[in-house]
Amino acid sequence: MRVDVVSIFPEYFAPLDLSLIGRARASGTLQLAVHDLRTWTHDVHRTVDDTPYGGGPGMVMRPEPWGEALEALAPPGGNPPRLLVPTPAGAPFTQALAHELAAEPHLLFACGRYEGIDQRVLEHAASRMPVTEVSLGDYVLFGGEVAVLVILEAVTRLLPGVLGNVGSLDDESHAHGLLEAPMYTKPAVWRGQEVPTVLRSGDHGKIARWRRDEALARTVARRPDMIAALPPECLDPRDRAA
Ligand SMILES: OB(O)c1ccc2cc[nH]c2c1
Repeated sequence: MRVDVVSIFPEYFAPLDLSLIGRARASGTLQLAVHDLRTWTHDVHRTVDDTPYGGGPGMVMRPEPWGEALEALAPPGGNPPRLLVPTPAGAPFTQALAHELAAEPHLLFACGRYEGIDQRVLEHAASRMPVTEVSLGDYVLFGGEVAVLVILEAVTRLLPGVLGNVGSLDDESHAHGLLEAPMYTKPAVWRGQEVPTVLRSGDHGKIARWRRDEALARTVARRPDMIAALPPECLDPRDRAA
């Protein structure tokens, strides 16, 4: 997978040289390039923002540098990337979207700052490539960079060969519409607290059932919205009686 990121703070992405993402880059699974938006400015002050039409606080990112940047990184006529634009006004970023993005050959991330990017940039880009405005949640950051780091980690870990233990993806939170069950390791008793006996029984059927019940109970308690979204067939008949 090829990933291009455009930002006025490229140094935000230094952490992408570390750990599993760093290894994915070294192995060639992930080809990542970070670009400074100011590369596509032509004035002595390398200006990327201006005052908003209609008034209001703050500044808006000018369309010209963005237009040139997106044309340089997604040249007309080539196979277009999918453009991802983090914004508080975007669609929710979910594990399902992470899986969708992990199947894309080329992702292009546009990191907004200030009050955001002139909307015409996204509208013009949409005439040439798929554009997804995406939000991490109902809160507001200083800009898109942190959101891109989160999205890139969620997507990269789904790429073949990145996670050493592929099984880790099977029962993690959101893998099957539920939160994951609690996990334990040695010692069997720690500060007077004992690991649930069933997990030390060796009965894999009972263990699987316990984990399923715990996952369901956690999800009901913490994320009832996820329960409402579960397809009926996901709920065991015994659970329906609950
Ligand atoms: O919260 B966010 O995901 C986010 C994304 C982009 C911009 C641009 C200016 N503030 C932003 C916030």
